[in-house]
Amino acid sequence: MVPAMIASVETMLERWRQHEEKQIEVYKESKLLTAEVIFQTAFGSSYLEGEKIFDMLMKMGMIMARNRFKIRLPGIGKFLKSRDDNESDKLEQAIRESIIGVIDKREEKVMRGEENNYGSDFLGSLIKTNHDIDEKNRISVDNMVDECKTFYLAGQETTNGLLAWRLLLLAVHTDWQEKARMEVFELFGQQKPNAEGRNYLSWYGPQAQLVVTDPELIKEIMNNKDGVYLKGRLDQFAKKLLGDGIVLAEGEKWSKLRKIANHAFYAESLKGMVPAMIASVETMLERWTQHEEKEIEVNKESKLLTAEVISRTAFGSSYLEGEKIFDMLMKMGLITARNRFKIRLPGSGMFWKSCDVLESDKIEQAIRESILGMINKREEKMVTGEENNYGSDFLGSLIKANHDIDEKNRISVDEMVDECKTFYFAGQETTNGLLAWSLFLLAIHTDWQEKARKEVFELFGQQNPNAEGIARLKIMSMILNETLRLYPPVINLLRRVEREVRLGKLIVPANTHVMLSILALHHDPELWGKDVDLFKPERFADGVAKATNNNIAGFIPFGFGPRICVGLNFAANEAKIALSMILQRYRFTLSPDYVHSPIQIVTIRPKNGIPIVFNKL
Ligand code: HEM
Repeated sequence: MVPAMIASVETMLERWRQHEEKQIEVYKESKLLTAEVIFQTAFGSSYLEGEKIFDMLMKMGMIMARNRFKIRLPGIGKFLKSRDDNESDKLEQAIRESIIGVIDKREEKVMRGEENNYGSDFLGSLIKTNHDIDEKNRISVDNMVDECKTFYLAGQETTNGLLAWRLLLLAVHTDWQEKARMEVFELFGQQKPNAEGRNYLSWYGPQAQLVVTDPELIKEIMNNKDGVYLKGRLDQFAKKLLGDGIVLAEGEKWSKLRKIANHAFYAESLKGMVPAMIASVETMLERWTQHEEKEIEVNKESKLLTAEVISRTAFGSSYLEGEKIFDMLMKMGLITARNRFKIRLPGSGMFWKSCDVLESDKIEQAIRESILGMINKREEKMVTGEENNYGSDFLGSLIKANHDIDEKNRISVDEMVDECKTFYFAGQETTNGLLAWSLFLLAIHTDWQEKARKEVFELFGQQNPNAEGIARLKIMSMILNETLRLYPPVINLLRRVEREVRLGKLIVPANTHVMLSILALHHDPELWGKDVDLFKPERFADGVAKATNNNIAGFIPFGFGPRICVGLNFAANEAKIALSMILQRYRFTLSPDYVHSPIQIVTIRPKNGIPIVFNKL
């Protein structure tokens, strides 16, 4: 749509040339421009063609406004119609006829063979849906007319206000006018703007968001040397999911929590977790023996496995014990995902709570109670003398820190609960994605499956994997990296700019949100080459630096800099152990029933699951 928008602005600026050095009434101009833009982009027509519809909609808007505060007796409309009622009936009919005229014109072009489809704009999509053979998707002519009316009006009236008031404010605040001009010249020079650059401004509801996909800038943001880039604020649902723990914390609180997490997941601790990981994979493979030569839905299996592994290794319990917490966290994840793009009026939560808000409040409370129950159980074992310490796993470290005599290191009960939530969720959801997508890719690319199997047999034979061998799985590492490149479980990272900062050529104002798009970065042909969308683990044969042409921030599935993922090696070990043990037993291919549809519900998941057929070696 950018070229059509530019062309409309050019028409307006052409008009302005005759009024240079004189006054221009910008509200009127902005009205014309926004009308032209919506006509061109959504309806493939010009303002002049749509002018009649637009004028009638304006008149209807005026009638609506002047009748807003008039109270009518219920039912009176049946006996008495005001002048405005009569006029609006007539207008409604005339608008309907005009819109149907626009639709007919488009349809006729296809009937006469002038065009071979209804067009890819909004009007074209409506007509296509009106002709849909599936009744469930089809919309009626009335629906089409209503949608056209809505988009004619909503697409113009609102943007008109935004543009006109912005011009007013910039005309008053000439210092900001200068800053904005500087930015525009830096980005585009005398060229026209484009929305396809590596870094661009977008809107997340009313919040300005700078999207960054340039690896150099990403490095600068993630290294955060001046402490300007803080973690983005989560919405109320995501906050209930992850709490106010390590993922969001800053400063001393973050250092304290990070130290505990680092200690629980550092290399030596990970070695000690290998037997628990193997035992969990064995439980899964035992289940699979009843489905050999048949399909297995590996995303579901991977979910169970990763839940079992994090329960055993970090919380010293089994999946069944933690199942309730997982289920509740999953529900909260779903609520978070479906509310992501809902905009709320500030303060409205004080007067009215949606069903999702009420449900998430209840879930949050129930998760808290379950986690406290688990903590109490561990503490009781110490009190009754059954154990002589709180344990060396993550939960044990948290309880120890809660009892620390040094106030600086001590964490509160709320902090313990938030950390448990975070690690239950982050430790499972993400690794689930990595394992499921890597099985999917190996089921398609059986040549790489064979290479990986050969490596596994060379290192472990028929034995279970061991820590030394896991570190030497080179082919497997290449495959996992390529999986994380194509299907990064976390697709973007958010930061908030605390104070005005220069980022490359840009001056970013305070409070701007910055979104680092991992997905865009990992699919950038300039970084990865023309074959960017192909599964080619050989890219990583000589390490990440070589694969990214020395743009090390070009591959960041686990983040970058001081806030890099704590569970990086844990996740890699778990995936390597699971894949090795599967490869030792089965050859596998993708089921013909598989339907490709990755969706984002917090992480990237296969909407329809991943059915794979496993044949015993
Ligand atoms: C394939 C698996 C995983 C992926 C792709 C992944 C991805 C990420 C990413 C991209 C970040 C950076 C977030 C940011 O900078 O805003 C992150 C941070 C984090 N991850 Fe992971 N993660 C994975 C597994 C895990 C596991 C297994 C755990 C826990 C055992 C974990 C715990 C965390 C924590 C606590 C943070 C926050 C670190 C901090 O802010 O200091 N992750 N992860």
